[in-house]
Amino acid sequence: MGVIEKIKAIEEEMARTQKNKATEHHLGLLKGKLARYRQQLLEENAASSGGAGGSGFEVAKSGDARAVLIGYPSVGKSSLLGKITSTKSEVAHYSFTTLTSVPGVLKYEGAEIQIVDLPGIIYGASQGKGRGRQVVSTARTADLVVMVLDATKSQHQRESLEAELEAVGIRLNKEKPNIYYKKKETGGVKVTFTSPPQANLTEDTIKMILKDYRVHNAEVLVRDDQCTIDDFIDIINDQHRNYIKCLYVYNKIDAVSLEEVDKLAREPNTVVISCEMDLGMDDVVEQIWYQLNLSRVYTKKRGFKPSFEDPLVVRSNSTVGDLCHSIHRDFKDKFKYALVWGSSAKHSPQKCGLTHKIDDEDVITLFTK
Ligand SMILES: Nc1nc2c(ncn2[C@@H]2O[C@H](COP(=O)(O)OP(=O)(O)OP(=O)(O)O)[C@@H](O)[C@H]2O)c(=O)[nH]1
Repeated sequence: MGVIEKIKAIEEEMARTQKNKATEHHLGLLKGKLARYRQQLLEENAASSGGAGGSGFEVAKSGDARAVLIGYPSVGKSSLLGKITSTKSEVAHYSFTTLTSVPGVLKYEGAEIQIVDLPGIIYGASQGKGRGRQVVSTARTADLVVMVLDATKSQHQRESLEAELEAVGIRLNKEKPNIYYKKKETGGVKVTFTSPPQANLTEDTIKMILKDYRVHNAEVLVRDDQCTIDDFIDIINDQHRNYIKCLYVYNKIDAVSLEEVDKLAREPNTVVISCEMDLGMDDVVEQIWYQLNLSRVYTKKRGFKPSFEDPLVVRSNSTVGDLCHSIHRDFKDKFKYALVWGSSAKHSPQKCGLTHKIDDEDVITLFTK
C-alpha cells in the first residue's frame, strides 16, 4: 500500500470510529500515524520535485517581516496587494491570474513588510498535489498569514483552507504546546504531568503513540493540564510544525448585507474590506502591523536629538543584542554598552547590556569599544 492509500485508510477509519471515552486511545494512535504518513508524503514529494526551491516562485525574504496572502482564486488577493503595497500586480477579470507569487512591499510606521501573494491554488496540498505543496512551503516562512476570503461565499472556504494548512503542520493563532519532550538512549519512557491532566492526553496514550513512533526511551513533561493528544503529536513532529499568526480578511463586503458584514467583523482576528470601494484599507494595514507585533527603535547619536524618521524595526521581545545583530552581524563584538530611554528603561536613560529587552518606540544610543 502506498502512502496516499495508507492516509486514506486511516482517514476512513477515523471517520467510522465514534468519538467517546472508550475510543479516545485508539483515535489518538490513528492521529499519530496520520501525522507520520502525511509527513512522509510531503517529504517524498519534495524529493521527487527537486525540493521546495525549484518551483520558480520562491521569493527571497526581504524587509523587516513577511506576510503571505492565502486564499482561493478570485477572492481579491491581487487587488488587495495592489492597494496596500508599492508593487502593482496585474488584475485580470478571470480566475487563476496569479500563477507566480508577486512580492510587494508595505511601508508602515517605518517598517518594510514584504507581502507575498501566493498562487490561489492550495487545495490538495496535504496530498502533495501540484503547486499546493509549494504554496505551503512558502507559507511556512511567513511571520503572518493573511487569509483572504470572499464575503459573498460560504464559510466553507475558510474551513477548507484551515484544514489544508492544519494537515501540513501549519498551526494558526496557536501557541506551541507546553510540553517538554526529549528522546533518550536508555531508561524507558518517563512521563510526568505537572498537574492532573484535564483533556484527553494520558500517560498511556503518550506511551502508546511513542511506541508506534518506535521511541522506547524518552522524557516527557506535560506542563499544561489542557494539553490534548493532538498537541502531543505536534510536539513529537516539532520540526515539521509552524505556529503562525493569522489575520482573516473578508473582501467584497460591498456585495453583502450590512448584517452579514457586522457578523463577520465581530469575529476574532478579522477585518472586513472592499477593495473595489476602497473600504477598510487602513484597518487591514493597521491590523497587519499589529499582528506582526514589531517594535520600532529610534537610534540617537551622542549629543544629538534622536532621529524619529527612520526607526530600526525588530521583532517584539528582541534584546539590545538582537538589535546589534540587525545592524550588522559583527556589531555585537564591538558593543560596549547602550543607553536606553523609553518604557523598557527603569530610569532614563538606563545603561544596559546585550540582554536588555527593548520595547516599541525606545530610544537607544549604542557605545562601541
Ligand atoms: N464586488 C467586489 N469585487 C471585487 C472586490 N475586490 C476584487 N473584486 C473582483 O474580484 C475579481 C478577482 O480579483 P483579483 O484581485 O484578481 O483576485 P485574486 O484573488 O488575486 O485572484 P487570482 O489571481 O485568481 O488568485 C476581480 O474581478 C475583481 O474586480 C471587491 O471588493 N468587491
